Amino acid sequence: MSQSTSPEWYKSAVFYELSVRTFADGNGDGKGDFPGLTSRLDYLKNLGVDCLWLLPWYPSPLRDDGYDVADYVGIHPDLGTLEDFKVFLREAHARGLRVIGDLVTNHTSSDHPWFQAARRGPTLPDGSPNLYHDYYVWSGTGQEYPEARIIFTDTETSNWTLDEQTGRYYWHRFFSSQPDLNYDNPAVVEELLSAARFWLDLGLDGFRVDAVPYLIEREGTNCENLPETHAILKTMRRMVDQDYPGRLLLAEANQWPEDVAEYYGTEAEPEFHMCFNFPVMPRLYMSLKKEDTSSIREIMDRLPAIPSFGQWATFLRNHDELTLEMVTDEERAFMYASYAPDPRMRINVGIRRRLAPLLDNDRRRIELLNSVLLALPGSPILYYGDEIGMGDDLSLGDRNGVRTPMQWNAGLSGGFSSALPSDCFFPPIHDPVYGFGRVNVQSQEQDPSSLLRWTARQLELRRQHPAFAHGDLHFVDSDNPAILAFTRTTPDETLLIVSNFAANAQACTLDLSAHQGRTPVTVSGASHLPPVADGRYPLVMGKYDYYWLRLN
Ligand SMILES: OC[C@H]1O[C@H](O[C@H]2O[C@H](CO)[C@@H](O)[C@H](O)[C@H]2O)[C@H](O)[C@@H](O)[C@@H]1O
Ligand SMILES: [Ca+2]
Repeated sequence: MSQSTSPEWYKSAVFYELSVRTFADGNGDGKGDFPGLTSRLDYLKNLGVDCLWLLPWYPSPLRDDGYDVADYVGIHPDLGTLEDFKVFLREAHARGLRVIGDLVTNHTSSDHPWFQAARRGPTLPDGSPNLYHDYYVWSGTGQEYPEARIIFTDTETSNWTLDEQTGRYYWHRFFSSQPDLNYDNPAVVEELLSAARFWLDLGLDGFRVDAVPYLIEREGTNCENLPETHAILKTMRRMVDQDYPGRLLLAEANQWPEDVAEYYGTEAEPEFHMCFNFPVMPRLYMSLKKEDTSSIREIMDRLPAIPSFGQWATFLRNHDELTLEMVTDEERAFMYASYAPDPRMRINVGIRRRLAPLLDNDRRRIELLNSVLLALPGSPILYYGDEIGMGDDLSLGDRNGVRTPMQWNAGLSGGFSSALPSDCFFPPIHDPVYGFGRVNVQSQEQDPSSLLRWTARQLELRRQHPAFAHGDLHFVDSDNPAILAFTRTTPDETLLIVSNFAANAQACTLDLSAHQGRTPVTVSGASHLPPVADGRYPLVMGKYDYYWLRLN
């Protein structure tokens, strides 16, 4: 099956994020692996996604679920062998699916041989310089860069930790088990580029690049988004453009619109092809509880123009907490009160819950947010299990509650593994509402009205109308803040998306004066609405209703 050959394939792709460790276990040891994932590729193909984003698969002590890398050019032994990876990639490509990995640039694990070597101090016993010491960021006092915030606020009290062996402090923006690499050292840049090359040479289609704002530290700044950081990332892009054209770099920069847009670079000096739209994500949830969508429009209007090669990555949930870094203090308090009533649901600056439980397992709200996700500008990224409405497990620590095994069927361990649930890497969810006995792929495949079948249909409709991927965005004025309306326009078609974020039926009048004389028809072609006569278009919508319309 052929893939899109356009170098800008990512602009029309739907992405699917998954963890190999929790997706499917091929050898029955209770841990997901590449052979297991390979055996489930037909499922992903049939769902209608185009590109898989795999969470870190590298050897790691797993103190941050693999974001603590101990070897950039290996496979964690639990997940299989390099040969298993190659087979997986070949089989994915054979089905027309692309695959991107996760490049953890900012830091390594403290178990990484580089850090272990660095701990021998700046000078080796024979008096020669220890080149690895300079791979990391050290201090004699641990007092530098006081303006840099702490990101993992629930665990860390400082970005410096004393290394007993050297008697010096090392810098870390995340867990103390994740020492930051020193990007002022050109050897470090070379190491990371060479690691990226290793996977790109095997045919990988690109990377989501982790935690990019924090590469460089400078006194007197908050050590985020510095020009020197951008310069390094542009070097990475130059390598990709020169040697791997058509591969993708996607930036994880959890920043305000003006700062995140900088990660695209410019037409002349490009940086990333895609960046996550972190700012819009919490506002989708906030709009539901407030029954007021103005914050969505405001934040989308605030996104700066991006270079022609650029595309946003939109998402509702991922493997981390629902981050509340890109909201005001007042909005954060509102979000916690609305979506995290139990203190166990809160972690760091966010909420550690999955999509379905966040939305009270309300099918209408789940459909509504997904329909907006698929219609907003950007390439949507679905998080594994959300397409069947999986739940979370608050008894698991850190963010692991949203990383439980994929629920394939009602059998032992939900079809994830032939091992007993107690022997699985994380226990499969088995509660009466979200457990695998009730929520699983097999039963939803057989049920035409399931969330899974709905999701596949929406992806198919999205594919049939390229304006969802490529159309210009124009918000349509609505006299009812609960109703969000916008158009997506290409030279060939105009789509009108109308969504009711309220828990009750709502009436509104849309300003469609730019579209007088046209007739809104549902994108499936099934129903015609009254034509747009004088431009003022009255509409009544049921609770959490959404319309995907084409203006004929
Ligand atoms: O590798 C360290 C972490 O990097 C990513 O973190 C991001 O997630 C944080 C919340 O969990 C977020 O606040 C921060 O802005 C991000 O950089 C990665 O997605 C994490 O899983 C990982 O722990
Ligand atoms: Ca296994």
